[in-house]
Amino acid sequence: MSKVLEVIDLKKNYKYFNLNVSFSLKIGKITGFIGINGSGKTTTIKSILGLALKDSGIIKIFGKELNEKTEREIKNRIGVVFDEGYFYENLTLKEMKDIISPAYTNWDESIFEEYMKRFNLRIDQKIGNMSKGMKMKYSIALALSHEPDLLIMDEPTSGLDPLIRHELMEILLEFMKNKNKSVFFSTHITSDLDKVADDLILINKGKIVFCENKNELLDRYAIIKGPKEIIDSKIKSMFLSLKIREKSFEGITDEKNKIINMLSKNIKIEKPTIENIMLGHIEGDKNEINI
Ligand SMILES: Nc1ncnc2c1ncn2[C@@H]1O[C@H](COP(=O)(O)OP(=O)(O)OP(=O)(O)O)[C@@H](O)[C@H]1O
Repeated sequence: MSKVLEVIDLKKNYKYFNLNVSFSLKIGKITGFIGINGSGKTTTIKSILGLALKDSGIIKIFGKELNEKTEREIKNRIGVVFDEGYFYENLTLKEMKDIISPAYTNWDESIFEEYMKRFNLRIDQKIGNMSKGMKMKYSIALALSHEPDLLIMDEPTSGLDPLIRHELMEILLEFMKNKNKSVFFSTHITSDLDKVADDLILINKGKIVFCENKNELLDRYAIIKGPKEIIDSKIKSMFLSLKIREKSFEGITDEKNKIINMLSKNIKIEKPTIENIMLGHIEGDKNEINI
């Protein structure tokens, strides 16, 4: 089995939002789950974990559907980190850990203690007195202390300073040294994924836009700039989003090679970032922009 997670036709309807997604995650890979605010990342993750009741669809984790029989076995193999820690603010780190750890048959107290030392966290400190970064580190210590095979993180880096975000990326890479581990990491801060992600899934308005290897994706897309007069309707249709200025244009395309062949002269080709690609798809939804 090469898939750690399979999501098939997952549907979840809220009054003003409909989620309808299918995708899978490969074992041994870090998959970034990207999308702007409100695109459906948290709803997807909560549905996968059974924290939000899905309307329909099949979710297989480690090849099995989550139900009463499989729940303990599957949850023993998953570590979860949420943006908003689901902790009681008036408890100490030890008291909260004592509530969470019995849920895992393979909880390893020595791993937890190691992380507490590494992160400079005091076990007798109250959760409510910790900074956002400290809470995230505590969350990671809890998520990794039962040696999960799949780490699911929902916006773990939002609101954190670059140093702590860098530390988190290091921890992920360390975790991935074991080839059987996998990470599913949702974020709208795409720069965090530049270094660590193997695969990327873009969600927009509750639908998957792409699910692809990061390097292949970055290779296929390009930012193209040039003089306005060489743009015609055929070329226009090959851009995801296009900004047309008085004399020039700038656009992002996933048909780099075709455009280069058609417009060999006078154009400048630049490598896009993950953020450029994400915004290209989202702005593309809103037609071309004339500046
Ligand atoms: N319990 C709920 N009841 C009604 N609507 C909801 C509920 N939870 C989420 N939504 C709506 O579903 C949409 C998707 O929200 P979701 O939190 O999944 O997005 P997200 O991509 O995680 O966004 P963010 O990056 O801001 O966390 C939003 O429009 C939100 O208002």
